[in-house]
Amino acid sequence: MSEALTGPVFRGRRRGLMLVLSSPSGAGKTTLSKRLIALNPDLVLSVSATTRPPRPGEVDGEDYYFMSEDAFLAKVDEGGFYEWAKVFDHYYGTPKTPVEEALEDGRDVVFDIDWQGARALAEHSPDDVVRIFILPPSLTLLRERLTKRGQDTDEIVEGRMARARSEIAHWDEYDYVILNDDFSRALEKLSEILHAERLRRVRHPWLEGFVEALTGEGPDRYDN
Ligand SMILES: Nc1nc2c(ncn2[C@@H]2O[C@H](COP(=O)(O)OP(=O)(O)O)[C@@H](O)[C@H]2O)c(=O)[nH]1
Ligand SMILES: Nc1ncnc2c1ncn2[C@@H]1O[C@H](COP(=O)(O)OP(=O)(O)O)[C@@H](O)[C@H]1O
Repeated sequence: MSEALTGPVFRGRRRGLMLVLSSPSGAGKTTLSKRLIALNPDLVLSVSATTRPPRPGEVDGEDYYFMSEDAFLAKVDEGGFYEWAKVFDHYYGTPKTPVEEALEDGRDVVFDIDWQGARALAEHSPDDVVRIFILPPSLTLLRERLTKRGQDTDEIVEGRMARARSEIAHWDEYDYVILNDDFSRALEKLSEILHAERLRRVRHPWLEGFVEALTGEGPDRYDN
């Protein structure tokens, strides 16, 4: 299901963050992650590859890398994905290179992936992954959002609704849960999580040297 991941990522004196958003389809994770990135342009969105056809308005290379099944499976064989999974009868995967480059460059990365992808990333990089699950206020509103989004046929909307309960069943594998009722409030909570997670001690390995200097056990002065 998933490819081998690299170990913990150190970014100079700051340790990278992998912010993973999952939800049942239509709960708002794409809109929330795009707005979070608009507010924090230093964040990088991991653009997934998929074999599903593009929806109206979706741009290749921005929303997804749209691929044939043959091309996708060839990339799987090459070990080109961080993780990949089958969702709604289509393949979805996280291309490895752009994510590794962003993390090595010291940038935090946002992932819009399902519970299988979230689990794979968390298993391989437990200290770096922050998992956030987005819940809709009700299944009635979820269906309304999917219908209003106006990008899927009735049949596809039904398929997404049929899968909603099984996606929601994984809610307790996540570090945070946000109820996306009022959009601004949900975005505010997401920003608060990002900012607090960036402050965690483990993400600042430079602190060890700083504290040694502070307590007289290291060099006189430690420049962060
Ligand atoms: N594991 C995994 N899941 C993905 C990836 N990209 C997208 N998904 C998930 O696939 C599901 C379907 O995505 P999509 O067809 O765009 O519908 P959406 O849920 O309305 O955004 C969602 O749960 C996405 O989070 C990926 O690279 N890996
Ligand atoms: N809090 C909200 N209130 C009302 N509509 C919302 C809210 N959040 C998202 N939406 C709308 O719901 C639809 C589905 O959101 P989207 O981000 O595409 O969901 P997902 O990526 O989880 O499938 C979009 O049309 C979006 O504008």
